[in-house]
Amino acid sequence: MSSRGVLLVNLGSPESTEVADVKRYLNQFLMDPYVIDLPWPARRLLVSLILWLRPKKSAEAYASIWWDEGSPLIVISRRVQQAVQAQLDMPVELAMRYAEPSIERGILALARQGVDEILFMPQYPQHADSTITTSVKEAERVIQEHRLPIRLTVVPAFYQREEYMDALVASAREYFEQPFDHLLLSYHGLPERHLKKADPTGQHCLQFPDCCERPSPAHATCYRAQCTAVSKAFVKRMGLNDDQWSQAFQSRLGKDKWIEPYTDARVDELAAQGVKRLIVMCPAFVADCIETLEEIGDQVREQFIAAGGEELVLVPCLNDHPQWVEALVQWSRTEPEAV
Ligand SMILES: C=CC1=C(C)c2cc3[nH]c(cc4nc(cc5[nH]c(cc1n2)c(C)c5CCC(=O)O)C(CCC(=O)O)=C4C)c(C)c3C=C
Ligand SMILES: [Fe+2]
Ligand SMILES: [Fe+2]
Repeated sequence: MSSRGVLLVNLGSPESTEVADVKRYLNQFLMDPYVIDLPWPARRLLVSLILWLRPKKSAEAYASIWWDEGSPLIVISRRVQQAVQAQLDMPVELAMRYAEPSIERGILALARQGVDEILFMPQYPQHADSTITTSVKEAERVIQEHRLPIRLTVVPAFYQREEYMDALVASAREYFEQPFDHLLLSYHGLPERHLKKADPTGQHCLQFPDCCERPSPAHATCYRAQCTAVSKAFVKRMGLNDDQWSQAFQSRLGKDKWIEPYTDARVDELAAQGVKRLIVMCPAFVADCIETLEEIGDQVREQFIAAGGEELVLVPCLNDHPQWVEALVQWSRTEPEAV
């Protein structure tokens, strides 16, 4: 009988909030050709420029949200791993694409426990080459390099799965019990170029203003279409009308055009329209991290209040909500599909 192990995979955080650690982490992250998709010399030049300008500011941002136990993203992911492990009689490990615990460490730990199949679960509801593809490629590299007799079964982006949406609705419901003016679903952004590159048809993504509304095989790998699908499924489940919510994209880097609308611009518009009590959710992330806690919880909140808003309610990510843990347990037991 085959023996399965589970690897939960997320993005990663610096080791500490020291500028040198943040710099090392950003270097590994941004030199990944799936993240900054330029030829090596141009990538090296651009990343060196970013590393000259950004680490001090990033380190301060990390310091403002860091917990006694470490990076929120890592601490929460570890709690989820332990909660899933407690309900399964197969080994469950945690890995990060950048920094530690690495994918290599996670795979070798499972190999030592004698598994011959790894259920590889990237913790991303929506597909992006800069998150899922790069993690899978790294896992394949490790298995090949160590000549491990291990089969990789990849759980694809789970944006359409009932168990995910059930958990999202259950975790968010209490935040909708008070009156509010608007819900903003703010997703991590992506350069437009990445969206076009991931389109296997070569003629759908960003070719029409409403491309994400028109059914297409391209949506199997279209980050924006998958974000839109999550937004629509969520607001339907919550019974919201179309004028009660909108979707936007945060966290731009560099001068390229990223997918729109941008969260900061949308927040100003909403405040100008008289929105006083704004709920913000970030469904591209399953665990709270610098992007939710600092960018939305601090920067965007400050911006909204300065623009005339009164209260920004940030809904926590799924984190270790029991229904989310239950979804991961169920997929670990039943997931049949190899990708
Ligand atoms: C949720 C999916 C994510 C996508 C898609 C994504 C693409 C992407 N990100 C950058 C640049 C940065 N992202 C940073 C942090 C960060 N990004 C994600 C997730 C996605 N990124 C997470 C979960 C985090 C948080 C990590 C943590 O430690 O909490 C950062 C670092 C933050 C900072 O320095 O301010 C950068 C930089 C690019 C360029 C990109 C696609 C091309
Ligand atoms: Fe990112
Ligand atoms: Fe699209």
